[in-house]
Amino acid sequence: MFLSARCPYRGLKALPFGSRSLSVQATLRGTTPALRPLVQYARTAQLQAYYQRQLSTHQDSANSPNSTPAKPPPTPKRSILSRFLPSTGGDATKSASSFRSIVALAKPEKRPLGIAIGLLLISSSVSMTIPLTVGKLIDYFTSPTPQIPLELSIGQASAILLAMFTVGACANAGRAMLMRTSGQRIVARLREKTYAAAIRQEVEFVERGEGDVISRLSVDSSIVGESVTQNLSDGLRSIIMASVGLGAMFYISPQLTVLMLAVVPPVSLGAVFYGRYLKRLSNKTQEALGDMTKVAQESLSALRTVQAYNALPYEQSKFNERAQHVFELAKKEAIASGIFFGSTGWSGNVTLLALLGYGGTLVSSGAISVGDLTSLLLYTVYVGGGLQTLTYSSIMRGIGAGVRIFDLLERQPVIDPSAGVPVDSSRRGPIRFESVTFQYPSRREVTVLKDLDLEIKPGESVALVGGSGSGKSSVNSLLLRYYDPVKGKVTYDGQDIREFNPASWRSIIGVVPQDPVLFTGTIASNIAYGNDTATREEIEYAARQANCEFIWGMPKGFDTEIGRLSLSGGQRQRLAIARALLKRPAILALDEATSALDATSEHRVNDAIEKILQSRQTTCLIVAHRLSTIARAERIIVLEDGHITESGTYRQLLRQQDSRFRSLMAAQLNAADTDGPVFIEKDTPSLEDTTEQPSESQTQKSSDAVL
Ligand SMILES: Nc1ncnc2c1ncn2[C@@H]1O[C@H](COP(=O)(O)OP(=O)(O)OP(=O)(O)O)[C@@H](O)[C@H]1O
Repeated sequence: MFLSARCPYRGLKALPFGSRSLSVQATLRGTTPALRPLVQYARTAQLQAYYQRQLSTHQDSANSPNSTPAKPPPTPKRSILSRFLPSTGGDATKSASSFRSIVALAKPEKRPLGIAIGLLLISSSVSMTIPLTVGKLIDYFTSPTPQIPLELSIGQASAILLAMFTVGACANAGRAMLMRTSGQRIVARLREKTYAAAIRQEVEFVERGEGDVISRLSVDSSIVGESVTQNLSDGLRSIIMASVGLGAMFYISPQLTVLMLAVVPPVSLGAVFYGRYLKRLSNKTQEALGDMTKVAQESLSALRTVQAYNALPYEQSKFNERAQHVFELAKKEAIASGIFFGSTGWSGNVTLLALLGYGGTLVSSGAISVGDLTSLLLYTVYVGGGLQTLTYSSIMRGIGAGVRIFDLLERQPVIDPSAGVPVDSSRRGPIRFESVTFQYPSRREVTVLKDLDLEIKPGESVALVGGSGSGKSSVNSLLLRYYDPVKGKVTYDGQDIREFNPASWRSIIGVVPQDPVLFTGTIASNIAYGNDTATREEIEYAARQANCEFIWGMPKGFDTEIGRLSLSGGQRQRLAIARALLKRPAILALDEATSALDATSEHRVNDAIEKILQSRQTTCLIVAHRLSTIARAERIIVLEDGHITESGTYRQLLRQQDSRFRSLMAAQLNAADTDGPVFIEKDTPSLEDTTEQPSESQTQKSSDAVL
């Protein structure tokens, strides 16, 4: 029933919200010597929280030697708010900064919110005349000498009241519309910002907590938006109602008003505990929702696999478990809110009863009229009801959701997409991996690359081969700066690639990943993905280079709409090659680009790759499994357990009797002998004959070998 602002230090009394809280704030602002140790404590807690954050960021970016050094801690602002917010240390600082950020969000909406507040003042003022009017009406009808103020007739008084109520209703409608639209604009802006912050994070961060990011985008942002506008609107109305109502009540009967105020301390205390509990619960609920979204997303995006393995019951039970967890938390919230609202309602009703009893004796003694008592009771209901809509808890909920959003908004990505110098797209130079050691941040215990040294000259093509898990794709990931090495460096033309702006660096690299991703849209828009300026001619040329002849066979050609999986694996890969070629990249990173192609497609794609390799304008790093692709590279690097064990041309490596490469090829040829499809590849030398032209049957086997 009453809103309370909590004191910063446990054990200090809770105070009622409303006009009185202003004096409380003033007292705290001029901190007395007795309170100074507590203020000092709060400041230390803020600093501790700061260093804790810096430490975790530092640990996160341990593999990023060029990451900008942490700035010195800012002097924490001692806002009145941080003193009132729950919990101690970093949590309080976070909550205060979340509150400030929430308020800052409302700044661009100053105009509509200002008008809405004006309308709110009008509608609340009208509402607050009702108890007084009802009281006067009762006195008018019960009095033997009825009188209407200002000598008005009953008709005139009724007309004035009707006009006032109409103005009040219109003002209320306008307020609701303006508040809601402003709220939704804030939510939209917040979502855009959150998405922008999420998408600029390093891949590892987003891939690990995809569901969590989505829940921040959807649920948390609407809670925050709601808390900005709804709480602002309700809060102002409550303040007006409480102050006007209490003023009127004191005017009617100071004794009865003091009696009514006796209920404030216990309700305030309840509100503080309930608010703190709800904030913790709200955080947990958002995390649980994120977890649930992640499970749903994972299974729905892999529905083919789920259905193929008849894993529906398994996925269903996994999802149900998460949904139940969300429900359990919601149940706790429901129980807490039931207890809180039940007890505040009870206290309110008991207060009314007491008011009625004591007020009745005052009426009998003639101290107040029946109308005054009625007005007083109605004001109590209005004030109580008004304050109940803006509970401490709803602010806490908004702050809880805000902390999660602003955590993400303020997070500095380990690989900052806006840092670094741009790379000249015409610049050519060798790529060097210099003593590179690498571990994935999520699995620090496994060293994937160990002191790796590798040089690729400009225009050279290098095929990386090796057993599964030997670290081939990781080399590509480091080249693309999805990650940075833990030790050593990757350089381009003698310059550490960490000095380059990541976006600019990636713009000179064409990528064909293991499993190319298509986006909803036309074939043309998919080839021109990330390349807004590409003309139709350039798109068609790239498609021709990548042997995407299937496009011309489609009824709408390049304007055919495609979904994520509406093309065959081979078609997807050729489209991805066209996408990469359209960039005219200085570096081409192919990751098993031909693994999903059938014999004919592979041959055609290899033709396209061959053209690129022969032009020697693009440096190519190919993670290759197919012998036919490997053989086309100028140099082959064999990677084993994060080390380079062999390096040489295809023929050199095959000639070495005991080479690892030879055994890898032999193993694959044996596999191809027994179960692989056979096709003809004319220019691939075989294991048996590496000096002369291979026979057709030999190349049939070898070209199909897949590592
Ligand atoms: N995102 C990741 N997080 C943690 N560990 C990873 C991640 N990606 C790969 N690994 C691990 O790193 C090691 C090397 O993986 P990588 O993908 O580079 O091997 P690969 O040689 O390309 O294998 P394959 O030929 O099977 O694709 C493996 O042990 C793998 O489990």
